[in-house]
Amino acid sequence: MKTSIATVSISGEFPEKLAAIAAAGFDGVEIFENDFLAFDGSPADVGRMVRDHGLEITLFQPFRDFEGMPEPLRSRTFDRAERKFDIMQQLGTDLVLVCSNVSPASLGGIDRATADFHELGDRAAKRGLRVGYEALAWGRHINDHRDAWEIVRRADHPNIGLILDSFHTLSRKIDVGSIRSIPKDKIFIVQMADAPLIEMDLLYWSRHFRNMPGEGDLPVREFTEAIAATGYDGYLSLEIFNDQFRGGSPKTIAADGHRSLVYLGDQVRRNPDASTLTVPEMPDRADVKGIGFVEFSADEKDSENLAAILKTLGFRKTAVHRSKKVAIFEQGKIRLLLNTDEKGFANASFAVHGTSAYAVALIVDDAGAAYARAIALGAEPFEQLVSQGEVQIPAIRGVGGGLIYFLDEKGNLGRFAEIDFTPASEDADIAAAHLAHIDHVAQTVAYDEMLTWLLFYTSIFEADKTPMVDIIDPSGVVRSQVVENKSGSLRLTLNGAENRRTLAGHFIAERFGSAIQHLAFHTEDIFATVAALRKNGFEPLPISPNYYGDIEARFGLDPALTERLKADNILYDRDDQGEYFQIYSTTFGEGFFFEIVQRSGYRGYGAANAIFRIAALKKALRPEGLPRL
Ligand SMILES: O=C(O)c1ccc(O)c(O)c1
Ligand SMILES: [Mg+2]
Repeated sequence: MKTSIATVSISGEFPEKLAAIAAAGFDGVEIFENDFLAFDGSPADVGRMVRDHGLEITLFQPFRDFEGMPEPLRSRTFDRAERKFDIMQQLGTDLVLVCSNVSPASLGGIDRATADFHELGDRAAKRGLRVGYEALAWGRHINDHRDAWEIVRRADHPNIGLILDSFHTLSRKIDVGSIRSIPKDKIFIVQMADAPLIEMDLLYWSRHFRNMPGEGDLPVREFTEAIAATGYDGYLSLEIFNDQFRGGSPKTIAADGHRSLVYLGDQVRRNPDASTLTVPEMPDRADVKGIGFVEFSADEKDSENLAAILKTLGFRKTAVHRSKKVAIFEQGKIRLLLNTDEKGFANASFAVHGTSAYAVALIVDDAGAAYARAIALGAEPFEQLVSQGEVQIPAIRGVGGGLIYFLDEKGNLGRFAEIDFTPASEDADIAAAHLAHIDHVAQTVAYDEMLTWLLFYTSIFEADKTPMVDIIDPSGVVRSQVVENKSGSLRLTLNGAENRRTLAGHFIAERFGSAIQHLAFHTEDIFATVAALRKNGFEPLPISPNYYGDIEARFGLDPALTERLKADNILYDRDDQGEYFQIYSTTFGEGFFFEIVQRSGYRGYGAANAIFRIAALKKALRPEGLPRL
């Protein structure tokens, strides 16, 4: 398997696109005619630029409205084709994509189309060129790859082949089993795209909402398995029409694209039925068993304030680092690290972002294997500064510039806290608040980065994404999607902010980038927790009293329970599996906060309560309201 991407998938000017595509590790590039027409250089210049980047031109496209034309249009389409052939020879590519005719002037009839392709094949053969036929999902007569294949089969010409495009096949829910019997030599190239499931016109869906394999909801893996079952082992070429990507960062979109194909190849490789695809081996997706620690970077003053809040939450300082200014606060299985060191990445992160939860350690079966997989998928490695005898924890840079550490229970990694830290036993007077483990880590990201984060997490970790949920903030909508594993030992919520007047948008604008905005701790007994928090002087987020009348009516709650919830500012939700209780802290800094939850079977995250707690959090952050920018 080789990787390619169409120039239309990336934003920027032509040279910028090529540089990003090459840097991301692709082998080839599809030249979209409009990108080429908008560029000043000659076709030969373009060909040279592509090859100078170490890339191959996989094809030139699209050639439209070719087959089935009545005369005199028919003669004209052949003249047009000859002109394109001239350009292809100067570019240095031998393959052109002909997409099925959408013209009202075109005539149907499989024999007519077959004859047209046979003649085109003869003309292409004279120049040593090849023609691939693709069925557009909205083609006038041909809109199904099975019909396109029938025409190619009947044309029976070595220079005429089929081009399959996952979007056109999957958007029409065409059985991918029909691909398996196509001879691999007749598949000239395979184009790949995913898309979110949205009910809309096929053409509009295709031109605006395609995304990278794994970012959407189409069964792209099954499609690729069918391709691999033919024995095809050529290019998988991304062709992504997406409004957001057109305005995005060329580097990020290209890197996401390459990651999506490597991940797709890895999934298909694991199916013995489809193992003809040659793809690099890598360890399995890492199964996350829990959160090893969350590390904050802070200066002395913020660190004191944060430590004071942690104490009200029932955390005790249990250890200090031997050589760095780092302290561990613990409760149950939760470990929070406070880093105020003046050197190293934590300090650099503090200088840019201020106090923040900038690193997360994930406990996996084999940290080395998880790290190797992340690197194979294009993650950036990170090495922390360590002194002699201290533990080097394998780490990568997260999408937003934070860090992800990999811990396992083997050897020194399992004992890093004993090796690098000395015990401290302060805070004996603090009442333990029954917080057992981290329920979820909530990251706030810019909306247009969400797909990048989702692909990053789901490709590296054994986890899946849930459908997108709209969270209503009084000043706008925040889109929320969760990455979680089956057991619930990994739960990451991603909140994508579109404007900076929402609580989430304000947070990332003020701290200059995406980050963890809140941590949710799990308790088995919310009322016992509340009692301990009260003893410790915890300040809960005040919830509007009006909320409680509504939930009492909505869920048919016992009024005595409603009174209890109201007295303690506890939010409530329920699904068909169980109940959910939530308490929030007020905000720290520019909108960071803590949450405590009790979930019994419940699978969600209290989305229905979000509007109430966001309004309350915003009031706590700035009683006068966030500035209108
Ligand atoms: O939207 C289009 O017209 C179009 C053109 C060429 C393709 O390969 C394709 O998949 C779609
Ligand atoms: Mg296509």
